[in-house]
Amino acid sequence: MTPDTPADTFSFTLSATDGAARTGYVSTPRGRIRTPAFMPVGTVATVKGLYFDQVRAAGADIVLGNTYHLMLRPGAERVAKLGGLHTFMRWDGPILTDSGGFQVMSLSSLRKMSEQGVTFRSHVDGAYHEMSPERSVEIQGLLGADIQMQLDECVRLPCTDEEAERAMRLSLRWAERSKRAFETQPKGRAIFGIVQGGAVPALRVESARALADMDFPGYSIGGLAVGEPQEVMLAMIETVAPHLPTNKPRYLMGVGTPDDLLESVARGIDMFDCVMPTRSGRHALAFTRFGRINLKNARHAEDPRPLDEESDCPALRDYSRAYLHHLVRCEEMLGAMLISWANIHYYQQLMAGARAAIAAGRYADYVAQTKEGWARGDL
Ligand SMILES: CNc1nc2c(CC[C@H]3O[C@H](OC)[C@H](OC)[C@@H](OC)[C@@H]3OC)c3nc(N)[nH]c(=O)c3cc2[nH]1
Repeated sequence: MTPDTPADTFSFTLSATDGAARTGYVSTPRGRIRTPAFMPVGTVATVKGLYFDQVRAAGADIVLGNTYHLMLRPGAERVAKLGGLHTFMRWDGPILTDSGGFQVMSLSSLRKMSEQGVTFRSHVDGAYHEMSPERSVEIQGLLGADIQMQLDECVRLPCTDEEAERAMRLSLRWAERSKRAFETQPKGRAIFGIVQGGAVPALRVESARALADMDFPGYSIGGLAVGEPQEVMLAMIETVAPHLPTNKPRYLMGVGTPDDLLESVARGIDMFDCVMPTRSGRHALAFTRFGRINLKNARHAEDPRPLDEESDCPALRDYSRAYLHHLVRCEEMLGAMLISWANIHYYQQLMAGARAAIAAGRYADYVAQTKEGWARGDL
């Protein structure tokens, strides 16, 4: 957490730019978020396998909570009765929540979409739920999220232009309703509009301009990292960014690999979230300065070296690859915990390096040097 002048409002400060890359910070009543920022995903009120003091020590200023999962279990009203998500999970920094629409479309069964919203059956207990823009904002408010998302419809790619247009226009109508419902929430919280439009440039531009006219405090780029190739994702960022206000944060949802992050920062993205670091940690895949290391591989069985002896993260610096390989082979939970910890730290360190490089006007060199390190590996 950076030294904070406690802000009672939400704001974004741009400190430096290098080409289209930007560095700065988002101010919230619960602290500052240094950008570019990677936001660890805390799906059901936990960053899987880590204590929150490890998340903080790794350099994370903000974590995510998941509206869909938490509304089903333990329930938004119950979390509110227990003091809200910050108290519940003992994280006193900013929290961002998604609106739940994406999860409904990807996790629940028997769902019906309409202008009003989406009704669906819980994947937990089969109970019926109604998710409207108003209910989504109410839930995020009950959780106490500092940064909230409009309810939107995210279409999978590839999709027809008609499908992309229909979902983009519905999302714009839901943006208006979400923003209006948000007005009753305490000062200092923010709601982001979400740019949709599939892989159709004209639809993307129309969505971005319409949301910019609604004057949101921040903007998410949605509808990406849904199966499209990286070049399509990057092309859509290049299409959208020039139509978003430069003095508001831009959040690319669900992204991504270390390479995705560096390339998206270069195109003007400020905030990211992805399950990759922790999900990969549970599958024995470590992200390091030397590229990806799969600890399942027998070549590590007698390797006494840690993942990265120069790191200041104990998970990267203090445990031999042989030990991590052993834990993975024995399916010991400490294996998943240590590799998840290492990955969360690596992602934070990658963004810290990006912030410093942008401030020094040498972001292109930073990207080239980082990629060389990945390619060189650690033979
Ligand atoms: C992976 N590619 C990916 N994820 C997209 C998420 C979900 C982000 C969500 O992705 C997980 O939920 C499933 C995370 O939980 C596991 C959530 O963190 C709590 C995270 O919430 C911000 C999108 N959310 C909305 N509302 N709209 C989108 O267009 C969108 C696009 C995404 N692409």
